[in-house]
Amino acid sequence: MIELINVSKRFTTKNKVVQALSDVSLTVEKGEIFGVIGTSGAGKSTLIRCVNLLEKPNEGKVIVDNVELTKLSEAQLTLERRKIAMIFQHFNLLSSRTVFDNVAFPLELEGKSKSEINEKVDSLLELVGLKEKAKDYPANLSGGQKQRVAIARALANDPKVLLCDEATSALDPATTKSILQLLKSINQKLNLTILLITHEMEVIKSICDKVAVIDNGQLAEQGKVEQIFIHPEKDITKGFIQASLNVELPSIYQNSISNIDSENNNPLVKILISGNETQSSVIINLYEKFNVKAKIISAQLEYVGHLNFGILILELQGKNTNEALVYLENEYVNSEILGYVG
Ligand SMILES: Nc1ncnc2c1ncn2[C@@H]1O[C@H](COP(=O)(O)OP(=O)(O)OP(=O)(O)O)[C@@H](O)[C@H]1O
Repeated sequence: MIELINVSKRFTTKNKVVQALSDVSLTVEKGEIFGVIGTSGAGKSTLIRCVNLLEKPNEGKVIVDNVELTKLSEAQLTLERRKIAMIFQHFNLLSSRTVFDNVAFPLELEGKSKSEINEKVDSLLELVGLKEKAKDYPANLSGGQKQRVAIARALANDPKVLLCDEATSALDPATTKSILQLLKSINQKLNLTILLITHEMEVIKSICDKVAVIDNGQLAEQGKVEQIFIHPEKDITKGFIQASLNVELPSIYQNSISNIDSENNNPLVKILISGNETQSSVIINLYEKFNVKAKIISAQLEYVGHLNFGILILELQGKNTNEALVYLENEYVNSEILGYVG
């Protein structure tokens, strides 16, 4: 449904040239939710704006619904853009219009009749759960309600593709969850293809089928969400996964931890485990292979599909802890010695 082929984009300002995207290629299949994750300045906004040619790539092709947008005239592009809706972090509603009139706006531009508009807006407000707010103005809505209006408005012209530009970044966690659920249900009900950008792995984990990690204008890795969570290859991806797991050292350990590696001290090790039987059985493995007892100090395990991944902080006890640490280093996605406790 969406294809970016070798897309590059440079911005030239007075005193420098910024390479915002370098040779980016990705394919989003029909009906898929595809997330692009990256840190600030990585090129996410530029990438999503290249899909509807709000930014024109310097090189490469952009194809949406089998039409090569990068070849079209402005007039042809205006027509094709109707298939591509977009929602934004700050909602971009028209403050002087009611909720109903905001959603009606794109239909008015299309010259639809009053009765068609009424029917369509009613059904869209029903879909996003805001029927009772039809006559309210944006200023009187919560952030989550504003985003629901923006979603209803985006769907007014029955787009094939919905682009979400950090759509939940201005929302609190509970509201984020409800908006993500709404996007997922719209994706399923309407078979709508969604491309979203985010800086939060939580967003990717909760609704995306596929993910691409963007770093410094280049795609570092991409694939199915389970595959990337279970076998992250690049450090930047591992960092995003770790950041989505909140495992802290309990305060009693924070007070007693040191960097003194002596016979009487036990290492505290933090490991990122991912989805296979052997890794989940880490405690048995350490005992059977090295006669090392692993005490769980803190842990968080989560599921992506039917696979689990997570972080464990373990205190290793026994004579062969050094061998056990080498084993963890070699066998696990990421392992880190936090320090030693007596
Ligand atoms: N119009 C512009 N003119 C010049 N440089 C730009 C322009 N737009 C973006 N850039 C630069 O391109 C790079 C990528 O920016 P982009 O906004 O795509 O990143 P981002 O990942 O969306 O960041 P953020 O999460 O902070 O919004 C940055 O270095 C940015 O400063």
